[in-house]
Amino acid sequence: MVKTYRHESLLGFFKGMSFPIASIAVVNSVLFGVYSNTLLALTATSHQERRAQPPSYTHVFIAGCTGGFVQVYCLAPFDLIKVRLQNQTEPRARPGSPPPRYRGPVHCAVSICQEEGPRGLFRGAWALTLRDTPTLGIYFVTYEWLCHQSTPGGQNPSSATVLAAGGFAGIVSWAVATPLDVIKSRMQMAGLKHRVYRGVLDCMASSVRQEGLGVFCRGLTINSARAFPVNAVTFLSYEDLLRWWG
Ligand SMILES: CN(C)C(=N)NCCC[C@H](N)C(=O)O
Repeated sequence: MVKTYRHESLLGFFKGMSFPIASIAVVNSVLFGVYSNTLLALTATSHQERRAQPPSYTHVFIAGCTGGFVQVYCLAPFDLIKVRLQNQTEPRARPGSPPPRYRGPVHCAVSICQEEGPRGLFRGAWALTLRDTPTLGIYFVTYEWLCHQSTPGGQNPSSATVLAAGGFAGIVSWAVATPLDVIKSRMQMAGLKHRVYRGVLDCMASSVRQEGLGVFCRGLTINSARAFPVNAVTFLSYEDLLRWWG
């Protein structure tokens, strides 16, 4: 944090923020929409009926994995642009200094298409699929299990329970996701740095060879610290919106 602040000022912390904001609503509605509808297809119970007739954890896991798998294809281009912009660490342009490689998210998307072809926008999508498919199954199972443990049978969980269960589900899922998150980000940067990996396994092997097993924990603390508030609010919004409109 200190280095980022010294090198890039407060603005450095907001690098690559506009695209995630634009994409988060779409990505989350695809994720939660596919999850809910898959659960509806598997259990034939609506969201309202689910507290009285809770779905099995196997059904929750399958629905979560399906949501995770489908949302990857909305998330991949936005995530790639975010990673590329966040890794651009030149200080803000000063008069006379060379312009940064990417001038913003749109310029970044256009440059990737020109330099790497439209498929370049999906660089790292396979690693993202491996990261998100099982992880989102675990995410929803953790959330449902924690709500179930802290709520008397048949009742809706309180807002405090939803916030705590959502926050812990976020931490657990990011703890599971972080090793593949590291690999995914390296593969997304590969096109830029002309460092070519032959695939996910090659990227894993060469990262471990150069930096040891600790490489898989890079960013774990910051991912977990961020995960609690983000996912607490995400689940509270999901539950409340379905209660009002469902
Ligand atoms: C570990 N992963 C990938 C997840 N839990 N993903 C789902 C929630 C993502 C949420 N917007 C967040 O950024 O935490």
